[in-house]
Amino acid sequence: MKERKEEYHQTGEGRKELDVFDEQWLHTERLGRISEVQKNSYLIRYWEREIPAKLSGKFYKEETMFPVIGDYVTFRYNPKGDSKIIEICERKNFLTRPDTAKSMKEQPMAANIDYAFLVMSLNDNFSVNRAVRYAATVLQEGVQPIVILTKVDLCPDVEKLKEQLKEMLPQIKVHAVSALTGYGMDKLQVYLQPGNTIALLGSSGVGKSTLVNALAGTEIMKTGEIREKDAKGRHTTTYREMIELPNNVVIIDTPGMREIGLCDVDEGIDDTFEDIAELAAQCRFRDCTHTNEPRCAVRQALENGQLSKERFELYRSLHVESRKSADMKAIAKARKALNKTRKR
Ligand SMILES: Nc1nc2c(ncn2[C@@H]2O[C@H](COP(=O)(O)OP(=O)(O)OP(=O)(O)O)[C@@H](O)[C@H]2O)c(=O)[nH]1
Ligand SMILES: [Zn+2]
Repeated sequence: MKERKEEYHQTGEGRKELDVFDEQWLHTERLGRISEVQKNSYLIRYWEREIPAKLSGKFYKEETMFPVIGDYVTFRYNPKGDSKIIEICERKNFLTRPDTAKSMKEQPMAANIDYAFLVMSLNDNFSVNRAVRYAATVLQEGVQPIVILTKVDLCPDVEKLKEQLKEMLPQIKVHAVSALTGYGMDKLQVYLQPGNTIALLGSSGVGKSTLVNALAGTEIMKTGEIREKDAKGRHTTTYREMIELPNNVVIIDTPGMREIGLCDVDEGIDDTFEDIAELAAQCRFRDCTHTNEPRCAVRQALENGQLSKERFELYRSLHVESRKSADMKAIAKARKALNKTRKR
């Protein structure tokens, strides 16, 4: 499959022609990007437009995956109503909902991400444990995590907290910023190359919208607002919003998250604690539990102080959690399959 990202971000001819109607449109496949998902309705971003679209019937017939925000899709344009989504292009990667342990199935939430900004505020949201969980979750999917600590202006102890993070996550970039004063914002420019897609992860209220507005230089996202209610009094929150900055950088805001359960993310945990995984590979026994086996490289590193006890304990407990949830998931899956065969 061709590199769809390159193709999509090219601003070639043939992309501006939607103003003059032509019968041919209905037969031409175009390449766009999903910018919003609402139940069965989608918005496709195409040459600075948002085109409403529905899925073609084959999505429902074959039990395939459905588009998520950030997906490149081919579609047939319909100027008089919903356009038709034909196919999802191969995903470079995708982030899944972090609460998959509870829902027991993997739910993609955003696709084709270059960087995941793990946003935590320095005043009340800072937690090393949370940062590690975020990092393992996104590394599992092959997405590069960048920790963004917001609201520097409210924290007298920035360097100390940054140091704590560095100790636990030595190979992950950490930036402390204040969208209010502008402190540290210039350091984020390296990630904002045209065509890049950045996913924001973080609890509600940590300052994601404020950050995006500061990066965009305009009030592009609403901040700190009370959610609107629809006619039936339900809260309508437009989740997973995709925003394009003036410099062609795409930002995907994922819904606020508090608890991050880890499920089946052992590779992500190993990527987060690369050095420990490397040490473990040097143990004499392949299935070393690093408790009492002879010639254990991990215990040796712990003893000579090369590896801190806290890091190892966290590494180990996260693996236990991840395996346990994965087992639960497998059991739930098996049960479901069994029920299905019984019904037949
Ligand atoms: N002091 C200070 N306050 C900030 C900063 N950034 C954001 N805030 C405030 O924090 C509150 C929440 O900011 P938002 O940007 O709405 O947070 P959010 O992460 O987008 O929240 P959700 O939309 O609920 O996910 C607002 O009142 C902001 O004014 C900062 O750098 N310094
Ligand atoms: Zn060992």
